[in-house]
Amino acid sequence: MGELLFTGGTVVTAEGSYRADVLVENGSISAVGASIGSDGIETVDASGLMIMPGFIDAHTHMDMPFGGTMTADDWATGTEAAAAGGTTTIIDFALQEEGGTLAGAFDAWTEKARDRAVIDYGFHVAITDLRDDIKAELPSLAAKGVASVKIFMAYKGTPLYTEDDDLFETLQLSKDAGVLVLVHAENGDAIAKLQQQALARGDTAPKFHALTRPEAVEAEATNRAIRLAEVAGAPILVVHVSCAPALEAIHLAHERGQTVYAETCPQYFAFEYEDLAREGFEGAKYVCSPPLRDPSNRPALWNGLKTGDLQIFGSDHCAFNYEGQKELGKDDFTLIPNGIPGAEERAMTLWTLGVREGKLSENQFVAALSTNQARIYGAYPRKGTLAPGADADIVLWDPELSTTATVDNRHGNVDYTPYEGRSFTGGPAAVYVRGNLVYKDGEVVGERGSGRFVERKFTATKGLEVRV
Ligand SMILES: NC(=O)NCCC(=O)O
Ligand SMILES: [Zn+2]
Ligand SMILES: [Zn+2]
Repeated sequence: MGELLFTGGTVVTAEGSYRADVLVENGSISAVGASIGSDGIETVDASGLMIMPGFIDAHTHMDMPFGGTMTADDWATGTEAAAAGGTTTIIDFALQEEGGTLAGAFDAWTEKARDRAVIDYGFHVAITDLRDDIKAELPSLAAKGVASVKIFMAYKGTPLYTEDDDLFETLQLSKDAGVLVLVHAENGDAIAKLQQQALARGDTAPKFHALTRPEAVEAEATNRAIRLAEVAGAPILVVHVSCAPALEAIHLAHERGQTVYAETCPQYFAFEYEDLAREGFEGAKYVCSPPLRDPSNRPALWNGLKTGDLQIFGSDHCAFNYEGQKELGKDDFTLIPNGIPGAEERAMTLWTLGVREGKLSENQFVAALSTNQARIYGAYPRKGTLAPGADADIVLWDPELSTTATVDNRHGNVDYTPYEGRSFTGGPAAVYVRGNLVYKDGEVVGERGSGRFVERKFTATKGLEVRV
């Protein structure tokens, strides 16, 4: 691969914004500056556009078994949807199978991704069964380039659910193994009891998904996980924070100086509890966990993103078709597969509702979507920045691009979009992975199988130091 020069645009990084050209050589950035000579070099005119580091989505579920079915997007369609949203790397959850090993999860996910991904990728391994041999195996993950594991405190009654003793020991072991522990923080016991009681009353509709997972069960589990991490002396990351009381637990940990990272997601800004209460069974299209909340939580979440209590914005893309999949829960909300698509809409949502509304700066936008993700998950500075030496993962962002989401113009493999009819201002005009064009003007042009595995290495920074 030769040279490529991006000219005339405004470079926007987590640190600042300035007019500069960006030179790419052999898939890496080789120079960023005001006057790079263009003689004999292929140029890309970025006039009127922002040149940003490729976005990283460290929360996706591609081709994953869940709720008695498989997610609708595989690694081809799922990464195409992500690319169409400006994402150049995903970090997906490789599930340890019942009776299986961590290496087995890694190998299975490698098989799923290898010939399909159009963008780069890494894996978190979700530990579902902390047997003695798994405890012994855990330290080998770092050598495979896996810098993070996940524990589910929710979904009691499924193989994912993990008790506190195993969460605590995972925190202890991971600290020594140089691996970051991610938690899905909701109180699985309380939810299971509330669900039983709801069904016994005949409350079977989708809205009871939210009513049996109140904010306090998320706040309680968030605080419990953080305190267990404190006892273990380990860093921790709380995924998909949905509400103010859970964020409060994170904020208090930061006040104490504890290393706690935290993510929030587009669905908690774009949708709300009322969407679950839509006519008929429509609410099933909005079932995800933690559930959609009352909009009164949003000011706190915006403030968390602004101050750095929440450092990252991931999609939690976990897509199921309405027909045949969401419908599994027609008579019982507990059987609706949990999750919604959002990889394509993640950045557009944050720009439209956040940057354009004056809640975040363009630099905070890049931090939450790219730089903080790379730093926390151990891919920086290869990913997450436009500095010389970094992979040439580049988004040409059009701050005025006007689009409206419909199921027909989505790039994933889902029979509906929760964003149907939603208009965005701001979106990617073109997206490059290691200097290769993968998306332009509405069309994914990247080759399936061209994505590469990204080896990551976790180095804990104090939670407060990643504040932007
Ligand atoms: N979030 C959700 O509803 N589904 C995906 C699995 C998870 O992240 O909990
Ligand atoms: Zn989760
Ligand atoms: Zn998830």
